[in-house]
Amino acid sequence: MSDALLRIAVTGVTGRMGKEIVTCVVEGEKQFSQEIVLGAAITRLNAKICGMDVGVLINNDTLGIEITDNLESIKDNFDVLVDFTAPDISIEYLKFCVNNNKNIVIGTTGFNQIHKNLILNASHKIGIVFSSNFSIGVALISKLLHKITQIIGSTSDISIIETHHNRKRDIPSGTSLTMQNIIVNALRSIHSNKIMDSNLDSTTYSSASSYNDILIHSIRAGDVVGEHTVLFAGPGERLEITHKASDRLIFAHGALRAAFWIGRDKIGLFDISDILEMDTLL
Ligand SMILES: NC(=O)c1ccc[n+]([C@@H]2O[C@H](COP(=O)([O-])OP(=O)(O)OC[C@H]3O[C@@H](n4cnc5c(N)ncnc54)[C@H](O)[C@@H]3O)[C@@H](O)[C@H]2O)c1
Ligand SMILES: O=C(O)C1=N[C@H](C(=O)O)CCC1
Repeated sequence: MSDALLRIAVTGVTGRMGKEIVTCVVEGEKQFSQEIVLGAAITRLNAKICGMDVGVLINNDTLGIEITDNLESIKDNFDVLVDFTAPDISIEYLKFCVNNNKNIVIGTTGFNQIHKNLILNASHKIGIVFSSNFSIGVALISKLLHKITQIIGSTSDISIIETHHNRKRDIPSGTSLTMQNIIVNALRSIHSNKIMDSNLDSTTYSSASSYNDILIHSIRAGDVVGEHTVLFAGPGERLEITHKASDRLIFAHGALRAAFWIGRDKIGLFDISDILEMDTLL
């Protein structure tokens, strides 16, 4: 990658995460100000805020970057797009990045399988870091979850409890769905030939290892940034693994690390654990 600073475009700049990411870049978090610069600030179509200097939006000095709803007008101003918005518009941003050969960091959650297939297909042409949770703590728990499930999963009742602020649109959280997927896949790796499945006849079964058996319980309350607990309740003891986020800055840091890691040139589909190179550590 050339030595030039990596220029990022941030979508959803009026949103909780969009503002957090812009602030993190602009207010010179030391670990980024030497590597990343804000190239563009994007908002929804026809928003009244279009034309405002993004510095004003975050109560900072003017930056000479006007908030826009027109990606075509700023496509030469950025290298990587960082998107925390909503599923349908994220897919539109993804299509723009494919058509203009731009890499993208996707933090949006609430995607359906069609969306996820579009993301996978796009990753054959551009670089995508797609993660339901950009915190280091959840990335670490996710790595441990697979191993813990392989060891005690088949003798435990497993539940996931997720708590978020009362403004969150999607339920359950993307993080909890990712955790559920890890657990089911780990259980299936244990009982690979004997998976309980409603489509199979009643003679083929073993320890439950279908999505129906890993319950997700969701709480929406107050201004909780994001909390996840995975409960393994076994005979005589239980394991509770919890992550509590108290500042959206952790997600912004993870997303910016991802933007710098994917850079201008990588192609493929990656998640936060690839950025943190956790496989080499665990
Ligand atoms: N991966 C992570 O680490 C992580 C962390 C926090 C939030 N999230 C996810 O990021 C997303 C945003 O979260 P938030 O709290 O910032 O939400 P928010 O509602 O505060 O912000 C959403 C932003 O998207 C914009 N938007 C929505 N619909 C749009 C459309 N049709 N066209 C253009 N812009 C549109 C809104 O204007 C707003 O700026 C959610 O899916 C959330 O689950 C992920
Ligand atoms: O605030 C949110 O919305 C969050 N959503 C992510 C999810 O859906 O898993 C996690 C971080 C906070």
